[in-house]
Amino acid sequence: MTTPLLETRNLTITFGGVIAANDVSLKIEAGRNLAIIGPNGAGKTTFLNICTGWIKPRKGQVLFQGEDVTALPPRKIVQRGVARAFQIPQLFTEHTALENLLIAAAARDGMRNPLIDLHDTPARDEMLHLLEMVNCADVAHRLVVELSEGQRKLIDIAVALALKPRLLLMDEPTSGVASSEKDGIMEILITALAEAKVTSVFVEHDMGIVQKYADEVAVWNAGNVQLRGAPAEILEHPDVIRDVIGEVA
Ligand SMILES: Nc1ncnc2c1ncn2[C@@H]1O[C@H](COP(=O)(O)OP(=O)(O)OP(=O)(O)O)[C@@H](O)[C@H]1O
Repeated sequence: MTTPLLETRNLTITFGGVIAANDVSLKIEAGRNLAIIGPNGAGKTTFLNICTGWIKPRKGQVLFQGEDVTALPPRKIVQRGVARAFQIPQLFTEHTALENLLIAAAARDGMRNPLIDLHDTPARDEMLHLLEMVNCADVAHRLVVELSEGQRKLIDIAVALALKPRLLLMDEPTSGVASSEKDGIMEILITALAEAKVTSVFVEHDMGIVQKYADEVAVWNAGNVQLRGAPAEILEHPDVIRDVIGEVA
């Protein structure tokens, strides 16, 4: 049997009286994009936060490629190959798109000299290629503050890819983007991840996006996985229609 890319065992955490993770055990296989859906407050973001080391569980384990990473700080988990993208892109808005990637590459390569010329580093071509992969080569030299939200989302993904992850965890990759742009952004994103051989887990509230881009769906409820399966099967499940999609079954 092959080792899962990511495995969690009995993850549990409470905030006051709220059980945000309630004995969560699941396995994520390489090469299968998993969407996480569920009602507000179900614990979806908490799950991503635990897997990336931002929150430590009261109980349970996170294994990445078979290694127990539960106790590691977030930066060590990134070094192992787990990257994260947030609902709001985490970029240096007064720098250009390319500089944002060069800064990520410098951090990845352990370059700590603040006087170094970022544009004169071996990673420059690689970073330009990443911008091409997310269809943003034409804005490489523009300040991030001048770009659209959709472009910022894509550059944020390129920054994550600069860290050479094997797994990318994303919180609502298309939130804040006009609905007419969502599909285009997901197409670019999923294609770039496939080219970079990165598996994704993404929290998503837009069921059209889930249907089209997820290989598998996990439904969160009250801090645990309630259901898991293929998008077509999960999105037609009466419990999902009632609790997540919000229509009367
Ligand atoms: N740091 C925290 N301190 C206190 N309570 C928290 C903290 N993080 C999460 N919670 C609570 O834990 C529960 C799960 O939150 P979480 O953000 O994981 O849910 P979610 O499924 O991602 O929700 P949404 O879809 O609204 O983003 C919520 O009741 C939330 O208020």
